[in-house]
Amino acid sequence: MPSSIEAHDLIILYSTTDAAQAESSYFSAAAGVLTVADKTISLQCGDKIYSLAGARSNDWLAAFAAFLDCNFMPHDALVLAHAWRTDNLAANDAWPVDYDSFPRVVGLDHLRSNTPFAPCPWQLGLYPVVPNADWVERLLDLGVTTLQLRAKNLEHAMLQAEIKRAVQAARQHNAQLFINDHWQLAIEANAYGVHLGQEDLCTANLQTIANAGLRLGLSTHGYYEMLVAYHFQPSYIAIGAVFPTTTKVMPTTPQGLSRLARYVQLLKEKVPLVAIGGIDHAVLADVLATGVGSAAVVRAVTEASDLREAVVALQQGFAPNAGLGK
Ligand SMILES: Cc1ncc(COP(=O)(O)OP(=O)(O)O)c(N)n1
Ligand SMILES: Cc1ncsc1CCOP(=O)(O)O
Ligand SMILES: [Mg+2]
Repeated sequence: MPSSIEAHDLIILYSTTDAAQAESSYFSAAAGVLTVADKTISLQCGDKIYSLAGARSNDWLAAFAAFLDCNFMPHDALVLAHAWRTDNLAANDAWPVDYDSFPRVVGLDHLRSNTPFAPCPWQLGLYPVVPNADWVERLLDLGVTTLQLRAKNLEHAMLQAEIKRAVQAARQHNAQLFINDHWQLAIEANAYGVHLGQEDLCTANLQTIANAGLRLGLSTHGYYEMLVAYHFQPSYIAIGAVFPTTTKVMPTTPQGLSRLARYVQLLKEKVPLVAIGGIDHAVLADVLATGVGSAAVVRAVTEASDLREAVVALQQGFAPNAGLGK
């Protein structure tokens, strides 16, 4: 054991006995503590614990160092290290993309719904995320068919009324409306679906959402969260922020197009994917070139100087993909 621990140190303990004997100061002073057992690896960073299980190659630790060096968050670097396979080295591209080589996140089973979530289309296309029912109606009139009501800071009665109105309008236009955060009100209004963040997974009742027949979209910000999200078999997985955004303070730095392309390689055949964060008409073609089936946008519509023009241009950006199947 080292005599002194610095904030940037990563401590590696090679058994649960080591972990039990480790001084508690290690866990608070170090950047991270890895506890390596036969079948599982746990990473503790502050008060967060990330536990992964599954086969790994002998050089997983070197791979972990390399992925940290590529600036992945420690828990994402650990996922990639776990998925690293030496037999890929002969191939042109050794980056882990085979879902079967990826680890399992430990400790999620009790939160999972036994009923599958209703499916949604593989290509959701243009997906505006807007703050109120007025915006929903405006976009429906312009022919938008997938959208989200993301109303923040409304008191209960107002929120309930906005959701009800937006759901009714979407139904009249035969459109797919997701409600952000407020899953009980979404069920009450019989919305098409709900969109939840990772932090909602511990508090929302996924079984109730699935039983009510609503679709579920989940946010992710990297590999670890993608494994968590996919475990719940949602109707789609959103990945962001792809580019910098001023709409919301993000928990991670922007993912960029290369990472987005890797995420798509991993999950494309498994679940519909939505890219979000800093997307506008100028970058839409590059985003779609990664193979993602949908782009969610906020400012590209809410701050457009000419809304109709902006929506038409964005819709046309999807046109080459129209009609593509899974
Ligand atoms: C399509 C889509 N992707 C991601 C988000 C972000 O959702 P969440 O993590 O729940 O954060 P808030 O939107 O609640 O701030 C989203 N809304 N839509
Ligand atoms: C809600 C949300 N979740 C991830 S990025 C984002 C905001 C996207 O907004 P914009 O399209 O204006 O960058
Ligand atoms: Mg949310």
